Amino acid sequence: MNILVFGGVGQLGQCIQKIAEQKSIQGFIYLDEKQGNILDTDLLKSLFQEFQPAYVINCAAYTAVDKAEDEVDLARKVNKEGAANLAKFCDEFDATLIHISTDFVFEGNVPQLLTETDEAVPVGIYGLTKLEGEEEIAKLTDKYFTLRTSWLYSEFANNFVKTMIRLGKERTELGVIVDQVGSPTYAVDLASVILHIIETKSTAYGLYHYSNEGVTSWYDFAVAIFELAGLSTHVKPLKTTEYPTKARRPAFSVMDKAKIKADLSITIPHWRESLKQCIKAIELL
Ligand SMILES: NC(=O)C1=CN([C@@H]2O[C@H](COP(=O)(O)OP(=O)(O)OC[C@H]3O[C@@H](n4cnc5c(N)ncnc54)[C@H](OP(=O)(O)O)[C@@H]3O)[C@@H](O)[C@H]2O)C=CC1
Ligand SMILES: Cc1cn([C@H]2C[C@H](O)[C@@H](COP(=O)(O)OP(=O)(O)O[C@H]3O[C@@H](C)C(=O)[C@@H](O)[C@H]3O)O2)c(=O)[nH]c1=O
Repeated sequence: MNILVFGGVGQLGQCIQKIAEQKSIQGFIYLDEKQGNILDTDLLKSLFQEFQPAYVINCAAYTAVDKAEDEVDLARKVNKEGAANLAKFCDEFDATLIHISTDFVFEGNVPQLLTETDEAVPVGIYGLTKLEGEEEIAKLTDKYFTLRTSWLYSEFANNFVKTMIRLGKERTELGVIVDQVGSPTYAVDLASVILHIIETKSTAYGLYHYSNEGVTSWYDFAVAIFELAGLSTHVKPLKTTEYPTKARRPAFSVMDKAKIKADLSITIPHWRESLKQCIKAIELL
């Protein structure tokens, strides 16, 4: 059984590789942007023809939240058209598509748990183009899992945890936003869920919310990172208005995970436990 992983060298792609190796699951083909550009339909066709994949995992995305505000066309191409290209080929070649989306599809102006049936109203270009990608997939193929996740971090690539550890070693004080609340997600845990879908041959297709358990602010998350990493950096709580960014971000984007827990029979680790695992893995690098 072949499993094509697009965006295979990004953060989540590397986490999938880690878990697949740990579990000795064969058949994964990890494609970087050159080997598997999701905008190149000729290339995609030849990959589908050659590998006849049972599963396609789409970890490829335009993820630069602020830059997306200036690069709307590119963000839309990758996040919408790229997702649509994969969905079309999955449908044609009868492959199951596992796609990743984001909490940033929500406006997040009400402190209320977000379910899969809640209306998505993105506040920035990144979230908007990711929502467009989700919609294309739902239109173009039946055998898909779209997993919306939030605040991904890991020992791989660039993410908030690694940024905090780097800045924490350079500075004695850091200002971090306290009025944006969500659920951090260890990308290795998300990778385990993706592999669980494949291993159990689940046919519970559809849209799902997945993050680690628990709720926090970026500020409290940063404090926990420094504590666990043994750094004495002082963290100053900032309001969103005190840390201006090009893109707006949701103030509250905590997702309800009841559907994924029930349909896939999984238990989800708390973010603090997973953060400990990640910090240990970073220390071993
Ligand atoms: N990071 C986060 O906090 C969150 C991420 N997500 C979603 O999770 C998924 C995985 O994210 P993550 O692993 O963190 O992201 P990364 O940015 O680490 O990885 C994305 C990968 O996609 C590649 N890529 C970009 N354009 C193309 C293209 N046209 N064809 C093929 N590959 C391409 C990038 O290559 P290159 O770097 O060379 O451009 C990069 O390797 C994404 O769908 C993202 O939207 C959801 C919630 C939170
Ligand atoms: C580096 C830094 C960030 N921040 C704030 C800015 C922002 O509101 C928050 C997180 O910043 P980052 O730029 O690391 O993360 P950001 O790119 O906003 O993260 C998002 O990425 C996309 C891809 C997603 O899908 C989302 O789920 C989410 O994880 O922390 C500070 O307050 N102080 C700092 O020193």
